[in-house]
Amino acid sequence: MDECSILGEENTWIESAPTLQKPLGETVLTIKNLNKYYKIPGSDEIVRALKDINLSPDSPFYPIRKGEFVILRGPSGGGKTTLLNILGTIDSASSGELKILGERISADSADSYLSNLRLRKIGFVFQTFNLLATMTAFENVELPMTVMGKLTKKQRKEKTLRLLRAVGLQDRINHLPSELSGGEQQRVTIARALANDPEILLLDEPTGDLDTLNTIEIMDLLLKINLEQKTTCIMVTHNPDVECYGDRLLFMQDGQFYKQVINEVQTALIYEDYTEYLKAKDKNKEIEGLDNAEV
Ligand SMILES: Nc1ncnc2c1ncn2[C@@H]1O[C@H](COP(=O)(O)OP(=O)(O)OP(=O)(O)O)[C@@H](O)[C@H]1O
Repeated sequence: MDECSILGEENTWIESAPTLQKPLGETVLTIKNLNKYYKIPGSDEIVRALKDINLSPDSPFYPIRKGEFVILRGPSGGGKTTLLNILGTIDSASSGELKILGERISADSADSYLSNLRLRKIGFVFQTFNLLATMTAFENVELPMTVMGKLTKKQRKEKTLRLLRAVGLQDRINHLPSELSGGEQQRVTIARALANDPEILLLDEPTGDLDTLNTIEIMDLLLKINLEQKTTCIMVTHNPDVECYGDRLLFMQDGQFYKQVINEVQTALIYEDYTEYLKAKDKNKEIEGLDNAEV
């Protein structure tokens, strides 16, 4: 058996499925029969974006536990972002049950309750960095702490500097987003997402706009956070090459999970090896192109 176990198309367990070598904590996320419908304005059309999704003890797709790094994969339109937004409580499900860190979320949960849960427990990182353009890196990272209102100015300053150091930006604290590279902006976003010590980090294509080196650096940073702080990470990506960073890969299509892969051990990419691999892949594509042209 190789490093991964695959839950096949028929949704049955493979008996010899390996277990994770990494110890995980308590359950942080359970989903039961979750559905999401979008009504298209001005027409009778309804899009069913999520179809009876489960991450529950009685499903092959089991709940997410503290410290787990879950990667959501699958074709465009499969429902990944819809699911991530519902998990982050920035969108609500049409029906079904969602339990985050022991708190039950339903369509009628009050906005104030949800925004409080988001601020205290959940960090977001998106592909587009969503930094406030007129604020420096320092001010962007400090903002969630100011909103939370728990720390003194001095404590906020110390924590902001610690976070910026942790993401390697100690020399860029007074830079505006426009004065930072894409990779640096994404580091600021990650530092900001960590400001209130979230238990869950939700990441939507965090490396989508980055080059190879920055992709690896951001993924290494996320792995470090996941391993050292036991922050649960749930990440959407279209890049199959970063699958090795996850503990579990959940594949979605047509609004459902259809495959689950367990990585026994998380692995980081090595820049030199990865660029060699990409070069070889490009060369193979060129050769295939020539072969096809000759036929
Ligand atoms: N606001 C919306 N109104 C109507 N339909 C929507 C809306 N948002 C998403 N959808 C539809 O829901 C389905 C799932 O979309 P979603 O964005 O979740 O997929 P995805 O897997 O994240 O795709 P991608 O990989 O391209 O980002 C798609 O058919 C999409 O067209």
